[in-house]
Amino acid sequence: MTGWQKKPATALLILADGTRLEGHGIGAEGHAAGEVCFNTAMTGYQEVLTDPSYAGQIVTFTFPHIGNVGANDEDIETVNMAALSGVRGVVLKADITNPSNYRAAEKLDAWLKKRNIIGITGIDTRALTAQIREHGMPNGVIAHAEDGYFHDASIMAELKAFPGLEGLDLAKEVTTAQTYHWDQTGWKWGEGYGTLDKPEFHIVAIDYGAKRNILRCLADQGAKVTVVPATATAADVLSHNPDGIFLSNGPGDPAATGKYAVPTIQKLMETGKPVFGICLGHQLLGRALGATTSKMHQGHHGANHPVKDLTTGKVEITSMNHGFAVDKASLPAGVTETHISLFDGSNAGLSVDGKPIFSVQYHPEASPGPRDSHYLFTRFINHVRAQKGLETKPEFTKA
Ligand SMILES: NC(=O)CC[C@H](N)C(=O)O
Repeated sequence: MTGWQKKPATALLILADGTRLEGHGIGAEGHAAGEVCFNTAMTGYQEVLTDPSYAGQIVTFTFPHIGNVGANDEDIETVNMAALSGVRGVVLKADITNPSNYRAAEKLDAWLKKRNIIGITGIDTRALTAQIREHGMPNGVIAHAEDGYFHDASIMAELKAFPGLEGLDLAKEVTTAQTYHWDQTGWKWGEGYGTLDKPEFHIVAIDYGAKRNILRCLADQGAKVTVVPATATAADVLSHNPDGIFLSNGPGDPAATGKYAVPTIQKLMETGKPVFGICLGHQLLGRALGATTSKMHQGHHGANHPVKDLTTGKVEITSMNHGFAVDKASLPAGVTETHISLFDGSNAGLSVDGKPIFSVQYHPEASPGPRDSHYLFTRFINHVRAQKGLETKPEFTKA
């Protein structure tokens, strides 16, 4: 036995406070700057890595064995494939092992390369996570060097050039360039994804970086979805004659995207049509109602976040991915806080009194995560049903 041999470093992670962590390069070669956050989900790494809300961010997984079920071309949340929108980089503890799953089409390393995601393994992600909890989410750079010679000065220059997420409108980078229609439903065991035969409702979704499974969840409710770009005006949205309006998740600072999104949402609210927002959509709706948003310390990124529904007293285990939050104290009269995070009490949902307008900070579509909150899609479509004089359905949570 010669014992464990340390492999030479081929990648580096440098943080804004000067922390310098050596590891091994995976995925696409090169370098990437972004804000470093940690995600505590134990499964669903492909969905995390392709969630457009992660644009401008480097994700550290707290779960050490990422890649062990391989990768495929189905579990992808990016709709706008051309933009390859999603994380800038990924930080892992263990080396990627050979995949073991019947759905695996390739090794995660090759998949990352194909999607132009730069990664590093061999990092003490436990220590890095503790550091982020203590000091907040730092800007960082992952840089590869096959020969192990790192040019620290140019890496630091790249780090300094990254402006940080505050004040950044990233929705315009990941949104669809063109309006399109969506009718794919959710995945059924042994059948894959279906297609909606007879749409009963028409929802217009404003795409700030929409996740695919949100569109599927809306289609599951019987809705044909028309997806419009983030910069669509109220007139553009209304030209499609929607029964309801959906505000999607997305990356970046809601204050920046709000500059063009807020006036649109305000005009749309005047129509009296049902409005539902998720994550960035929630933050933008909050701002459109007059609330403020601010940057969080460590953010919420994981698939086991407890949320309390203040209207029923029930607790849901939810999927979360956000680094900004609606300031609850700023919610104006006539707007009710409907949900809170049980981790830190921060705002997790709102509704407009007496109107079919509501939103949540978390992810009822999961992907990855539990399905406790699927009932919110039924709640939204029930508002649509009520306006059309149709009978509403029981709020239903998929097992
Ligand atoms: N998932 C999202 O929509 C994220 C919203 C926003 N970019 C944030 O970080 O808070």
